[in-house]
Amino acid sequence: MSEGKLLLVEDDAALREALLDTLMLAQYECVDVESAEAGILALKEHRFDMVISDVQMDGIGGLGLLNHMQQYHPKTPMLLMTAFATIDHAVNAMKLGAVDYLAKPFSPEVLLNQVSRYLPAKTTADNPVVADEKSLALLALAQRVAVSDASVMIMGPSGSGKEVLARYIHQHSHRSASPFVAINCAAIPENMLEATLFGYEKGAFTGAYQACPGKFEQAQGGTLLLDEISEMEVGLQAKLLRVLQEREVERLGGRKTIKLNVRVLATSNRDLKAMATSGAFREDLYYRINVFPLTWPALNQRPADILPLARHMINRYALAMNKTEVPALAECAARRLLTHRWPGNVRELDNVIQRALILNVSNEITVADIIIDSVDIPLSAEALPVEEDKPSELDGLGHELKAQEHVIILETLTQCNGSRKAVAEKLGISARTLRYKMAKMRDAGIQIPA
Ligand SMILES: Nc1ncnc2c1ncn2[C@@H]1O[C@H](COP(=O)(O)OP(=O)(O)OP(=O)(O)O)[C@@H](O)[C@H]1O
Repeated sequence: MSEGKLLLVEDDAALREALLDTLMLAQYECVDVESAEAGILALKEHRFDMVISDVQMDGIGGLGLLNHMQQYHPKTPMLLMTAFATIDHAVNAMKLGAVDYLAKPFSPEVLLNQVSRYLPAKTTADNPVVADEKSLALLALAQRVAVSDASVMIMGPSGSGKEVLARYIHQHSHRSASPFVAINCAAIPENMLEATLFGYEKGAFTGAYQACPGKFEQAQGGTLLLDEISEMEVGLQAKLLRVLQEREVERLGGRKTIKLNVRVLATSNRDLKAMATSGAFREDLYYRINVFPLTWPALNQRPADILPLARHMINRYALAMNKTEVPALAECAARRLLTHRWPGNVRELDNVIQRALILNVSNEITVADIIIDSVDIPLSAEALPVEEDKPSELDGLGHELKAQEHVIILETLTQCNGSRKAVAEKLGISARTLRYKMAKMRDAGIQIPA
């Protein structure tokens, strides 16, 4: 995070704190105040990229603040929060220049999705961008684990962000000023891994022309990430266990023991517990490193992360490609991203966005710029198997439209904070039809928010 960029104005202290937690976990830096008047003072002291404000407050309230913004900061987007009953006011406020409104109560992901439209999360290097409730909960847990000195095992499918989470834990630990050293156990030839981890003295083996400290020593005082630890051969696992137990290391060919003060994190995209049970991974080492397990779900299990991540990447790569303007993400492109299954998780999304920016020549990324090359069935096409589709039940929708239908239902559910009644009304279908469609979606494995 860099400077203060977001001003939060809310008079309800408990809600303000909850919103602040959500925004800060998503890497936004915020200043929070309890009234519109205090907001005006804060605007004099800091430069903000966005203001989020409640409408109903004592004093001049959110609309008074909007008025002030229009006069003195007309380019700064302002998002209003209002009780459902007073939405009419908010809609009028939008005519006065507010960019959007949120009807209370709203879920954290709805807030983050709105904010990311106007203010992509500013992250230092590799800080995780999150908006889905599952990811927010994981990050909150990671923050709490970070301050302990426990060994952490990070699991999750390939490309889900395990290394990003490991760096996050390091950055939030008391070791953050010391080194973070990562070693990919799968990428280093087996016969070199031991020397790379523990270091060696001159002449320890052919080619050891000079002494070299190992990764453990390099991480002294800080954190060592053993990436893809499942790929380490069993003999070396025993040596690693000894180092972790004794908290000291001996370089290959050396006689001196070096005391270690290193926190160890490990990642795996395989089921390490099953490997430990079958003997492919040492059980004692498994329990040593698995003091605190954290798991990233696959990207398709946390769909609310997709668009904020995409917008963050668009921002990042547009800057890196020296584009004069950061293109917006068109609705059709957003839908395409939401209907893909993402077998390659965040890494695949990252590639798709890079490609889109290379292709894009306008100020908007459209579905034509979204080239997905993984052999994959789109989420919603699979969700509605052709043989089960009875024309009468499908309202005559064509294939492409059918694929969109689930996205629309999911989006509307989020907008209506899960109220089935409101969704049916908004979509102009009966509650019974909505129930039927949602049952079909559930059968097809689509998670429907409660
Ligand atoms: N939440 C996130 N926010 C921003 N970028 C992310 C996030 N998660 C992943 N990435 C990006 O996606 C890519 C893959 O992430 P990372 O290398 O951490 O995944 P991984 O699970 O460790 O992958 P592997 O299992 O293949 O080692 C990286 O470019 C990373 O910066």
